Amino acid sequence: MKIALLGYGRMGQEIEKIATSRGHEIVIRKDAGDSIDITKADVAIDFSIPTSAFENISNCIEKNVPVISGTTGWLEKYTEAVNLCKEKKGAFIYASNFSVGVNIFFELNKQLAKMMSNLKDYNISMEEIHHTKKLDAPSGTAITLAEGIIENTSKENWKLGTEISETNIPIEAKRIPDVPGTHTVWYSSEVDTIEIKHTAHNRKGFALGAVIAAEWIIGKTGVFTMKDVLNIS
Ligand SMILES: NC(=O)C1=CN([C@@H]2O[C@H](COP(=O)(O)OP(=O)(O)OC[C@H]3O[C@@H](n4cnc5c(N)ncnc54)[C@H](OP(=O)(O)O)[C@@H]3O)[C@@H](O)[C@H]2O)C=CC1
Ligand SMILES: O=C(O)C1=N[C@H](C(=O)O)C[C@H](O)C1
Repeated sequence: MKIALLGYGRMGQEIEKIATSRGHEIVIRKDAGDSIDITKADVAIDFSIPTSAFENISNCIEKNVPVISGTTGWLEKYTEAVNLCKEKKGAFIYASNFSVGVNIFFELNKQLAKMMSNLKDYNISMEEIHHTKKLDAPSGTAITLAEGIIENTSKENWKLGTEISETNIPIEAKRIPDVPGTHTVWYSSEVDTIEIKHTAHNRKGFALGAVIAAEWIIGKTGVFTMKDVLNIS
């Protein structure tokens, strides 16, 4: 399949390696300011920057090119993208994290939250660690984890920082050179702590998941998630 890479930075380049090893062709590599003809591609994969993701995604939808987006930090416009996709009968997947491991971790996180929901002696807190070049905080993955907890407990929101509160889940965002992405959720009481943690060792898992999603979406119409792609129940 012919792939457009919208964003040819760390992730775009990692995706190119995996896509070509699976027999695909990269026909567009777009960075800031490049003008492109998206209709040359069978599918587009957007790993760009928070301020450009929505424009990239809507251009694909308008031109009827299925689009996969992993860019984080633009979600205030997610509903607009979903509505446009429905109106134009396009095909679109956003995931805060495309790795199989993190998608399993998302489900584990929801199950644990359900089990902990009535145990009021435990305080919930989270941490995400990423490389120093990351533009957004907290990470998209941390936000998805927090949403999974909010769905299954009495917590109402998340908040950047470390302050424990009745309603908010505190998320501490740390920036350390070269860290691909580490996410931890803690439930702590006076007597013990339960910890679940996912550590990415490199970017290969994110890139492979995005290519698998691109292969999967060809010929489909609608708005999907990685849960649909991976058939996780
Ligand atoms: N969902 C997931 O699984 C994952 C998501 N991410 C997310 O993906 C995004 C990219 O990460 P990463 O590759 O590390 O970041 P990089 O900064 O390495 O790459 C971003 C690229 O986007 C380019 N860019 C800027 N403006 C545009 C535009 N208008 N259209 C297309 N490209 C543009 C930049 O080009 P230039 O240098 O010219 O400005 C740069 O090459 C981030 O939001 C990150 O959080 C990262 C890993 C996994
Ligand atoms: O910017 C990154 O690098 C990553 N961003 C995603 C996020 O914000 O969750 C996914 C992964 O953790 C790497």
